[in-house]
Amino acid sequence: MLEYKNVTIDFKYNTLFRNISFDIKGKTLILGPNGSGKTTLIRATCGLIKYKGFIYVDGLEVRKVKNYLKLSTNLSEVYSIGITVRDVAYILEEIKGLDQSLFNKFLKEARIYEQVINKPLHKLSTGQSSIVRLALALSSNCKNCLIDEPFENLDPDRRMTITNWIKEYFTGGFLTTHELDMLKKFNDWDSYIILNGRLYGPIMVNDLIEASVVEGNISGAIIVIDLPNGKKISLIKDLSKGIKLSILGSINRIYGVA
Ligand SMILES: Nc1ncnc2c1ncn2[C@@H]1O[C@H](COP(=O)(O)OP(=O)(O)OP(=O)(O)O)[C@@H](O)[C@H]1O
Repeated sequence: MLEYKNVTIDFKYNTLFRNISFDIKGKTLILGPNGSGKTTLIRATCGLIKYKGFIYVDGLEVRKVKNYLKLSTNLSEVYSIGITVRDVAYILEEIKGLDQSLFNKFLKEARIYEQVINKPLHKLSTGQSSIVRLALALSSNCKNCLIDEPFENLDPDRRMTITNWIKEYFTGGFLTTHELDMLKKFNDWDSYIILNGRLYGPIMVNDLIEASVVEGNISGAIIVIDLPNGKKISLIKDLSKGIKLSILGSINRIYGVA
């Protein structure tokens, strides 16, 4: 369970989120264009960057806890130690109860075990690193998993493989993506759309799959989103109007609707 209360994240020259509040109760997709703040949200939840307001993981405020074991992520900075993948897995087994046999099964299923197991993470290819970090996060025996853009840099076959892992082993938390093609795979999850410093939702993924995007503030819309250009777009449950959201391919294209 993740709770965000009046969270503001400022950088030197800009404010990314201003006073946002939302909860993540079950399995949730966070859909956002490039640069919308998906990774920053995970960093803040892991206590890696400063924020104002409060972030609670299972009721514990992130700034007040150190080494909370029921949280895992695929962010590379968490695994930047210069030891081999095998050693990272052993350390996580000691401190978090990582399931070695599940982790090894993941790597073998992705057909990368031999290539990666004795190398440090920073020596792996982008795709290999992405698979290893996801496998570490999913086998770490955690209630709250924060997975950032897991489908990037993977061929279709491995995308299918990791989608099956996530469906089976992701116990709760959120997964970020900009890829709307993935919606149908997670149709029983909740979702938020993150755009322009705000989170819109929660919305059942099933409702997003059946939603169209139309310009303007439409009464009865599932959500109305403010675009950076000052215009508004609405997600409505009427596929005879506008553009079907799920065929946009990437949520980056939502900017082009209005
Ligand atoms: N330390 C920082 N200092 C200044 N700006 C930052 C910092 N970290 C992130 N940003 C800015 O915050 C915005 C959100 O970045 P973030 O990486 O969280 O987005 P994202 O949704 O994960 O994007 P992508 O999918 O491209 O990785 C970007 O404009 C980024 O340049």
